[in-house]
Amino acid sequence: MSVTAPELETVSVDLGARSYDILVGHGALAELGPRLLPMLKQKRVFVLTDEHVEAAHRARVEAVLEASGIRSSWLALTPGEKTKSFTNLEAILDWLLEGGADRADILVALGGGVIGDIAGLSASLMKRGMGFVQVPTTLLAQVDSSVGGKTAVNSARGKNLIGAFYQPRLVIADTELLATLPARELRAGYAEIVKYGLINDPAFFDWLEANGARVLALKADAITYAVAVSCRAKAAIVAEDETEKGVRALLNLGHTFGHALEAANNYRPDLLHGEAVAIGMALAFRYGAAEGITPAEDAARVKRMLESSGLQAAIPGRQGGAYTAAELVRLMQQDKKASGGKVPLILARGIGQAYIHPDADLAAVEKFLRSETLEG
Ligand SMILES: NC(=O)c1ccc[n+]([C@@H]2O[C@H](COP(=O)([O-])OP(=O)(O)OC[C@H]3O[C@@H](n4cnc5c(N)ncnc54)[C@H](O)[C@@H]3O)[C@@H](O)[C@H]2O)c1
Ligand SMILES: O=C(O)C(=O)C[C@@H](O)[C@H](O)[C@H](O)COP(=O)(O)O
Ligand SMILES: [Zn+2]
Repeated sequence: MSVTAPELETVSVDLGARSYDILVGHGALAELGPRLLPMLKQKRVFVLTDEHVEAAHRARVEAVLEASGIRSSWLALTPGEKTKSFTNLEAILDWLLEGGADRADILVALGGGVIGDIAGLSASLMKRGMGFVQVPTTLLAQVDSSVGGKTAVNSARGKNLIGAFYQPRLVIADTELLATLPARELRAGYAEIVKYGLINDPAFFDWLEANGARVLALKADAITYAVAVSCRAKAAIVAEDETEKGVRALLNLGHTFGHALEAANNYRPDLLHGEAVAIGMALAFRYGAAEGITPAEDAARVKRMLESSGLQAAIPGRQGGAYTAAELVRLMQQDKKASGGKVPLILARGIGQAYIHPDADLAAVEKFLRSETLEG
């Protein structure tokens, strides 16, 4: 790994007093210590991670911090979606209190979206708010979860139901850290990259059709470009609508279906968030086609893109029995966008033309899902 940060892209998230930079590129981690120093009253940080990331990257991160004279206290959680729980939230807060953390301290989230989401929520609650910095180590976290300040834990009743909007002070997306990421996790993150093309950037979708394999192979130019374009797309939407009163809901494309699948699967590791989102996006396009909103050829193109990247585009089987349309629709009604009995759905008039449909026809959705779950 390089010691100094070479060619880095900087993406700004413009939120007034809560604005921050996202540094993207190979070797960005070298900037962590120098960027933290002006934020700190005491030269120490708390680092939350998981056991896989600790094994792969703790030594390097500690060295980077020590080079700037910053001491670090570490907590490594069990990897996986089930870690985003109320129980772990309490354990993190206890660890911070035990370590004497105060509001001027910084909690560094070193890991994927699971660690970033629970770290952010912990930081928001700790003495009503301590500093928070994201060092995303999965592709999904670099292109999506580390940006925009959505923090959460899950409930058996639904995904991310307990959370807060709480922005990080800095994001360091070092694409070199992705070298140790399993291929399946890379593909899951790629689904959220495809999402930006589908929302409002058809040229990016075209680019992904031509260059997706190079992104997944972590070719330096392709991965840096894909992460930077994704962060810029997300930053623009978040700057316009930080707390999802309107346009931010577009970032939820594929998620109303996807989150229902994750919850119905009890957050088991055989269906990752990005995998569920890929299926959810394919469903949103096919449902749109069934309703005469989305051109059928665009729905077919989305399916091709996902499948050629090694992602699934149809509802899979499930341990203990197939998903049913009725249970998925029941879970969709728990979606945080739902209100007053109306469930908004993100649909598309074509690739790059997503829009917010304010009130899904749940009977039509259930009928559609019955055909997708092979219930007839
Ligand atoms: N807040 C948001 O805006 C937002 C956006 C998208 C997703 N999310 C959330 O993010 C979560 C999914 O995040 P994820 O896909 O990053 O999953 P994850 O955090 O579970 O990480 C995936 C796996 O990769 C391992 N890992 C992480 N970095 C590694 C590395 N560099 N080398 C080797 N192994 C590594 C982890 O230990 C874990 O096993 C979900 O809970 C989802 O709801 C949040
Ligand atoms: O940042 C957003 O806004 C998103 O919707 C990004 C999603 O990829 C992400 O999975 C998010 O956590 C979903 O938000 P939720 O509010 O539906 O839980
Ligand atoms: Zn997501």
